[in-house]
Parts: sequence; C-alpha cells; structure tokens
Amino acid sequence: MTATIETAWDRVEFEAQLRAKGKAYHIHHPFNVMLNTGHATPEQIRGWVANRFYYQIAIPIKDAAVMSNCTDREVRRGWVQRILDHDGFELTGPEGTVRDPGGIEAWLRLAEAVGLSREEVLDLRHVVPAVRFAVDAYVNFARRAPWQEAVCSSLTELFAPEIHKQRLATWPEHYGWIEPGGLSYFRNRVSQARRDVEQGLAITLDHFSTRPLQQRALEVLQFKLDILWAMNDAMATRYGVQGVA
Ligand SMILES: O=C(O)c1cc(C(=O)O)c2c(n1)C(=O)C(=O)c1cc(C(=O)O)[nH]c1-2
Repeated sequence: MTATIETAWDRVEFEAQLRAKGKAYHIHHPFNVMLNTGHATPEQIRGWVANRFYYQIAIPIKDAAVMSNCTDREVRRGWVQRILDHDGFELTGPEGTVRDPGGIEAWLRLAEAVGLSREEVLDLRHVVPAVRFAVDAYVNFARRAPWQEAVCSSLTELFAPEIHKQRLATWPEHYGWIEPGGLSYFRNRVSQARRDVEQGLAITLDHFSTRPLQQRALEVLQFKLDILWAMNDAMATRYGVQGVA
C-alpha cells in the first residue's frame, strides 16, 4: 500500500474550509434560536445574560494567556487591543483624557437593562457549573496550546457579527421591556469582531500551511465551537427551551 501525502489547500480553499464550520455555530442552537426568535421569557433572557457574563470576563484573561505565549511582537501589538476592548481604558494626553469603559461594563449595562442587579451578575451566583467548565476549558486551552492554535480558536468570531446583528434586529421588536441602551454591547462587537477576525485569520492562514496543520486548525476551531455549544446546552438544561421546532 502506498501512503498518500495530501497537498496543502491554498489560502482560498483553507479559508472556505474554516468558514464551512459555521454550520456548527451556536447561532443554530435551540436555546439561541429561542432567544433570537422572540420565544424566551424574561427569566430565560436574564439567565443567559448572567451566564454569558462568565464568558465575558474570561475573554481578556484568555487574551492575556495568548499574549503570554506569543513570541511575535507584531502579533502582541495587535492582540493587546482585545484586552482593551473588554477591560476598557483611560488614556491621558495633551488633548485631554480618552475613556472607554469597555465590553465588560457594556455587558453589565445589558444586565441592568434586562432587570438584573450588577451585584448578582458580578458575584456569579447564576453561573451554572457546566458553563463554568466550558469557559474554563477555553482559557486553559489558551494557556497551554501553542499561541497560533489559541489564535485559531478565536475564529468562531468569523460567525459572531451575524449573531450580534440578529439580536439587534429581533430583540427590540420581541422584548420591548428591555431598555434599548442595553443593547450597545452587540452594536460595538459587530465592528470589533470583524477587526479581530482579520487579524486572527491572517495568522491562521499563514501558520497552518501544510494539510496536517490545516486539519489541526479545523479541529481547534471545532473544539471552540463545541465550547459555545456546550454552554448553550447547559443553559437550556437549567432554564428550558420552548417555541422552537
Ligand atoms: O455573542 C456571541 O455569540 C459571541 C460569540 C463569540 C465567539 O464566537 O466566540 C464571541 C463573542 N460573542 C464576543 O462578544 C466576544 O467578545 C468574543 C471574543 C471571542 C474570542 O474567542 O476571543 N469570542 C467572542
């Protein structure tokens, strides 16, 4: 028997293979479909917001882990923006002070807009064990994996602008009781996710340059898709799902 050595996909085909993974994105999970088609109760929306907060606070820790393993100064220079996006910043120069409270603060505003207190979100009392496990698995992967794999695992963001746009399009209509200012997080993320993806995709297309490496990249992306899916499974178990075929 002769072993066949498969040639690497070109960049266009490799990107298409990565994008094809979108069919397993949590946008298709019944719990998310319920949220975005107007079938969720206020308790289910509050449950989702309080649980997702654990993901929000993990993201900058995950990004700091990526940077701590990254030996490429150019990559770190770009990647640090992600930490500022979530944690916020305050910069003082001759022109005055520029402040951005950041994505975690925007998520807390979302929490208040859906009727949760900051305190009950910050103390993580609503976070279900399997959501915590899934999110921690993402952070631990970023700590231990080669930094290029950790970069690749962020590429679920390829599919994120669509899910944020879906919320912006459907929530005001279905959930008039949510204070509209609370949805700013989703608005901000549409452009931030596109910029993140540009950087993450360029690194991934460059680094995973043989067929075995490209297959590995697809596995890594699947691992991250599974994390998001598992979070939704856990929330569906705790809060229930209805109104979805
Ligand atoms: O609301 C969502 O469905 C969703 C999904 C994802 C994602 O695909 O990982 C992210 C976000 N939101 C998000 O807001 C965000 O800042 C973010 C960062 C990352 C990452 O892996 O570095 N994913 C996501």
